Amino acid sequence: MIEVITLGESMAALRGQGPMRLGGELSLSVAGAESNVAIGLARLGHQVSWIGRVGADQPGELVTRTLRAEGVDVSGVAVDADRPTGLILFEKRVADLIRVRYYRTDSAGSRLHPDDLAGVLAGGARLLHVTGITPALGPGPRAAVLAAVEHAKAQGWTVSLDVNHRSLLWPAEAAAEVLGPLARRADVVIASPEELAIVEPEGYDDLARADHLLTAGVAEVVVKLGADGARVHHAAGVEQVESVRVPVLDTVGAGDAFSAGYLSALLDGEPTSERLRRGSVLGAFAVASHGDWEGLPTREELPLLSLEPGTTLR
Ligand SMILES: Nc1ncnc2c1ncn2[C@@H]1O[C@H](COP(=O)(O)OP(=O)(O)OP(=O)(O)O)[C@@H](O)[C@H]1O
Ligand SMILES: O=C(O)C(=O)C[C@H](O)[C@H](O)CO
Repeated sequence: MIEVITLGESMAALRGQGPMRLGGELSLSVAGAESNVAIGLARLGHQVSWIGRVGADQPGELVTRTLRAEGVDVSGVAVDADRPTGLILFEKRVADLIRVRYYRTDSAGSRLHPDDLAGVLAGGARLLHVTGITPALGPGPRAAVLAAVEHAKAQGWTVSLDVNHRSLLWPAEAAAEVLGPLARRADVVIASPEELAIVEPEGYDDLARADHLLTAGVAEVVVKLGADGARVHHAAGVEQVESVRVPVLDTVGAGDAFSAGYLSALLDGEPTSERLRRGSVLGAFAVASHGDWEGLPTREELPLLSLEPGTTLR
């Protein structure tokens, strides 16, 4: 039985270890905020379905095959014969400064349509996870997200939204018009402080902005603070967790990893303190390993980061 449904665009991802204009080696993998969360949850043993469109091409097969191999249900993946799978380039300038370029305009993923959701939604779930990236991709993906959220609300599922503002896709003002109302339909809103100000511009600090969202019906407002940790604002007050100290290799994907950890603990019925803790453990795994999702832990591996640095397990 599927516990979590998520939807969005996943792309072929090329990663270099320096300025791309110099040439050199690139590694090929898969990236996409929602599929990163799906993989993170699947590794922790949750049943997750990812819905999206890929092209009838090798990058599309890479996306589907990777998700299937990670134990994510891909029965809702549609193949669009007329458009290519999108591409993302990650150019690492230094360890924690990465430049992103998208080649996704008019991609198969940007043609996602509400009709693509019917089969998977009909199977039921406990949680729907969406991000602010999908509505930026075009009218079809936007309508798909809104339809999925309304379906989830009508069924009484928990809805989580990671605001994930991508300024290469749309400016903050355009994002605010769509994501502000969307955030108010979510039970859990996950955002950086800057993204919180996009979905709730009124208020002089995070506390005031989070309070407005709680008053509007959101149950948990989670603020990610990078290496400074994360906070949750909810009816009982504010709780904070420190980040887990690790060597930083590649920061992209930390937010998705955090969301996967947070939502995993929520699905397990754990209190908010444990949701924050598991989120920060997954965020640390993400920054300490290459790639968006490759280094994320299985459930058995969750305690690994509490071992002494430099430990060899024999
Ligand atoms: N340098 C770090 N060391 C340890 N943990 C980190 C570090 N950076 C981030 N994290 C963990 O990951 C979580 C999410 O990171 P961050 O706030 O950078 O998300 P984000 O900006 O959404 O990331 P991205 O968009 O790159 O995926 C943090 O709350 C923290 O728990
Ligand atoms: O930026 C996007 O649209 C992505 O989904 C690609 C990456 O996987 C993402 O930036 C990490 O959250």
